[in-house]
Amino acid sequence: MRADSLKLHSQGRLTPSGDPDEPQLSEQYKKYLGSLPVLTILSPQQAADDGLLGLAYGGAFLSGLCAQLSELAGKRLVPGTLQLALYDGEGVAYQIHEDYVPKADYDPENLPEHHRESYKRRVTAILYLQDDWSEELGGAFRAHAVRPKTDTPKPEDVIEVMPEGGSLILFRSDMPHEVLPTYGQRFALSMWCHAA
Ligand SMILES: O=C(O)CCC(=O)C(=O)O
Ligand SMILES: [Fe+2]
Repeated sequence: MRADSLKLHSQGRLTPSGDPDEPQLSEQYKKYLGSLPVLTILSPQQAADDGLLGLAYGGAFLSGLCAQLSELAGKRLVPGTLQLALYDGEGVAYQIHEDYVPKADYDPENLPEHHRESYKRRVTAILYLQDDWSEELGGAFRAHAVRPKTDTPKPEDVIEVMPEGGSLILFRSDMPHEVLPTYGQRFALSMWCHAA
C-alpha cells in the first residue's frame, strides 16, 4: 500500500483539496482546516484498474469493515469516501475538528466536492501505512472525549495513538480529533462509513 501511495505522490496526484484540477485551496477552506496534508479520493475499483493493487486491497478491507460495523452498531453503514492522505513532515498537522459536518453547516461554495456527503459520516476508519514510525517523528492522532462544558476536564479525556504502520483506528465521526505536527512521511488511508 505504501508503494502505491508513493507512486501516486510521485505522479503529483496528491493535492491539498484532493481535487487534481483544483490544486490551490480557497482561503475559506484553509481557514476551516488549518495547515494541511495532501490527499486524493480513491475508489477501490479505480485503484485496481490503475494497477494499484495494494490500495485496492486496503479500500476493499476498509469497505468490508463498514459492513461488519453495521452488525455491531445495529444500523446499516455503507462504505463512503476513501481518502489517501500524506503528511509530508515539516510540521504538517491537522487542527482539531470533527469529520461529521451537519448538512446545514456545509458550504458548497468553499469546500471541495468530497466533503459534500460529510453529513452522512458515522464511523471513521483509518489505516496507517508507515512501517518505521518513531516517537520523535510526532504525528500522533489525538482523540478528545466529549463532555458537558460544565465538567472538569480529566487527563483521560485525551487519547493519543502513534501512526504505526498496520495500525487501524475506528472512531465515531462526530468525535473531536487532531493530528499533531508531523516530522516524517506519514500516509493514512481513511474510510468514512456512511449512514445508509
Ligand atoms: O490521519 C489521521 O490520523 C487523521 C486524519 C483526519 O482526521 C482526517 O483526514 O479527517
Ligand atoms: Fe478527521
